Amino acid sequence: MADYLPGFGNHVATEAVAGALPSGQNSPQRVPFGLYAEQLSGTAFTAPRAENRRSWLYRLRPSAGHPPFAPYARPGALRTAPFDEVPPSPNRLRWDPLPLPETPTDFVDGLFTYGGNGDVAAGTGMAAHGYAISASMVDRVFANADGELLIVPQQGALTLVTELGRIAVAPLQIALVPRGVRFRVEVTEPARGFVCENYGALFRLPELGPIGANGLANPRDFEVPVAAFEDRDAPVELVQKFQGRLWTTRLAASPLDVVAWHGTLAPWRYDLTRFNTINTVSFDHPDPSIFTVLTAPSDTPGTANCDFVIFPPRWMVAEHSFRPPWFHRNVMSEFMGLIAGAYDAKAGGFVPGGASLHNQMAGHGPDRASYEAAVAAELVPHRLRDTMAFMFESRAVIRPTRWATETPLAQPDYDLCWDGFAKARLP
Ligand SMILES: O=C(O)Cc1cc(O)ccc1O
Ligand SMILES: [Fe+2]
Repeated sequence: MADYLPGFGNHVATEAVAGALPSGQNSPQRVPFGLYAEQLSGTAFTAPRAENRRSWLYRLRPSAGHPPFAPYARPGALRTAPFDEVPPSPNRLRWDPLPLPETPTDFVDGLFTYGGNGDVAAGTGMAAHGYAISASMVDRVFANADGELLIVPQQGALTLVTELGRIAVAPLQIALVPRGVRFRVEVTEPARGFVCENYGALFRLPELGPIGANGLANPRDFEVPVAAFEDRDAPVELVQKFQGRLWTTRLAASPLDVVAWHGTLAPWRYDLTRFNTINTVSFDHPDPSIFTVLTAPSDTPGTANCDFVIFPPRWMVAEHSFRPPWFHRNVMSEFMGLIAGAYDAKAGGFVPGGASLHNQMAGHGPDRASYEAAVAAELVPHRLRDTMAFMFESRAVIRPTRWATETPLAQPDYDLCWDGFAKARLP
């Protein structure tokens, strides 16, 4: 059973064996029980205190003990920035859900990349991935040196067995695995979902401005696992993504052997149904930034490398207003996925497990059926029920991969959902 501690970015201290965590210092001459102390840094040593994230791990063996990595042979559909396989087009794209695999496929082999931006070598940008898996990782672990991974399950629960503890995560929850943390993904049923890989500054809670001290994603609802370790002396494959390529090496024992840890860098999970949704109680549809769960800032204030935004169940009460998302052309680029139910701007075609991409300046908004329903609707209070969509919104164009462009999952007729709008009639 997994067990958790509450809070976002808190300084946590946890030990799976009493007395394993050194007290009063990080690196004693002799660590209790002969454990090995290791610092895991998520930010530069000198990052400002409020942003600094690091943890001290106390483990059965040093993580440095491994033979050289060799290229991982299996060709997959996982890609990393820069994304230059195909020229990005100004077209709007939408995809049907990834089919669940018919042959046993684990998380490492079940990742597909829709697209992304920036440059992993420069530490900028993000990638939007999907996964469709049917098997647990057995005798192997994964680590991503290229960025943190925000995991958004859409179907099927996952157990993330990480160096810092175990996390159970299911649809309508999200989880984050920090850069470099070794972990295994276990499933008991086929699973599908999305992953945002963030090459840049770490995801954090957005400022609340005039909203005040509470609201949106409240810090106490983030859950960090307590220390849990494996004492298993059997060979394990470590697959590591480094600068866009997968590498493999063999370890003599499970590297998930951290008996105690303390610090501010940790995996976590969050239940999206805890989101305190704030919206208009007067008129007009607010900008979707009101639904920001997490933001990964860029060097330009207010202009995110990536925002993670959700569209949860909520009351719609706006008076004399067009209630669904309006038509718009955005300087930021929008990758969306549907986790459950229906999305209020799309009457059809955007189904749970499906995804869409509206890049910089692409005209988009309600499809014709949603538009016509919204202008005809009687504006009584209306509850949007049983729905959950999300958006990875980025300051830079999300450049699709060759797979995303050429897969038969891409809907060739997406543009038609904005076809046939009646011309306005002037007096
Ligand atoms: O395009 C979309 O569906 C996402 C979105 C939702 C919304 O409520 C306002 C703007 C916006 O880009
Ligand atoms: Fe949009």
